[in-house]
Amino acid sequence: MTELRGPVRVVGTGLIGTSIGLALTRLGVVVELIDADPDSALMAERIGAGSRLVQLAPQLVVVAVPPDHVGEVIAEQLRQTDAIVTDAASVKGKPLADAKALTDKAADDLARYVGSHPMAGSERNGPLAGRADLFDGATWAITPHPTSDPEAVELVRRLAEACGARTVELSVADHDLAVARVSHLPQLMSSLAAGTLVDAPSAHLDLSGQGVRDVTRIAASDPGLWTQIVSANSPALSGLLEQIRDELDRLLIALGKEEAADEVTAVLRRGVSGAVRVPGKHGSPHIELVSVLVTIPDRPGQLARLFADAAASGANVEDLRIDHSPGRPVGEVELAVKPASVDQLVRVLTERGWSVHR
Ligand SMILES: NC(=O)C1=CN([C@@H]2O[C@H](COP(=O)(O)OP(=O)(O)OC[C@H]3O[C@@H](n4cnc5c(N)ncnc54)[C@H](O)[C@@H]3O)[C@@H](O)[C@H]2O)C=CC1
Ligand SMILES: O=C(O)C(=O)Cc1ccc(O)cc1
Repeated sequence: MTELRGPVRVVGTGLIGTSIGLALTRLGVVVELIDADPDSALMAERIGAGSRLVQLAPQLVVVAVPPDHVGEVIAEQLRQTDAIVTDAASVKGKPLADAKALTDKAADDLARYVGSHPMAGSERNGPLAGRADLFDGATWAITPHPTSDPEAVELVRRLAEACGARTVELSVADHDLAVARVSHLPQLMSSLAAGTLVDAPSAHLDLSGQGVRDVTRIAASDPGLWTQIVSANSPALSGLLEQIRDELDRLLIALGKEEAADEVTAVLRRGVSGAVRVPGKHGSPHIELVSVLVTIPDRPGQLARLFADAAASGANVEDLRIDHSPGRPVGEVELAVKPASVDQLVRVLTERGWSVHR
């Protein structure tokens, strides 16, 4: 059996590399930290993600640098070490092709390389955004190529599990199509929607509610990193963007005409059907939840009181959203619970003085 013993060398100590370092260090695995930017490696070391000086040769190298540089760093690490090498890049085809082009004894050396991709992150970057629990309960894709050594695949699986993730194995091409759908297209749609707000008068922005916050959250992501991700995955993304363009064209042609309502309804209905297919928390299949809306005074301690009262009803809060409307002395908390818990939750909260609606 292939055990993850370490040392693990992390190249690129930004958000992802530092989070991997923190997760492994908490298990006692020795982690070596390398970054092209000495301040980044120093910062990662200071927050406990590993050490910049490790004498022992690595068992595993994790390349967590931006996608444009992943292929060259993989090839370099295969050349410099006897270790198994993986990477965390958000796209898998281009790094593999780049590494192949730069590896001399291609088949031999590349057997020690297996791509992977933790499906967790944030719109922040750099070592200070790193967290030991970033991957807890997340999905981590493992993407062997045809000449990957099965032992290398197993070790990368151990890495993902050690970081608290559950693994899914798929081919490089399948992975890139999947992330185009569930990650790269949503990023572009979020950026496009947020872009229309740049010149909006502040009086318009004052009307913002949770919907626009939800849709624009990931628009805050690093443009430098995402330019590389989108460019590297352009073949898979192009097909999806064409599909959206065709639907927008149909919508634009219909708007203002009699058939507009049908076209709008069709777009919205398709959206409902797609949204329910997004898996729920902990990677479990989508579960039917009911929302209960509670008005909450904007004062310290109110959330704690609400949670205590919700717990007293016996309901498990499956999801939570807080809406602070600008300039209002109250906020609104949306508690999502299983249908069986709703009546009891509403009854207990109402009895305890909360203003509740469904
Ligand atoms: N940001 C996210 O939410 C996620 C990112 N990823 C992938 O993880 C990788 C890293 O992303 P982040 O940690 O967000 O980026 P980041 O910007 O936080 O960190 C990248 C680090 O790599 C270093 N670096 C750049 N070129 C280097 C080189 N040639 N050698 C050594 N170090 C180098 C930079 O100095 C920086 O410290 C990317 O490939 C990205 O696609 C994967 C999952 C989620
Ligand atoms: O912030 C979010 O919701 C994300 O989905 C983060 C993310 C960004 C890039 C990836 O390659 C994987 C995950």
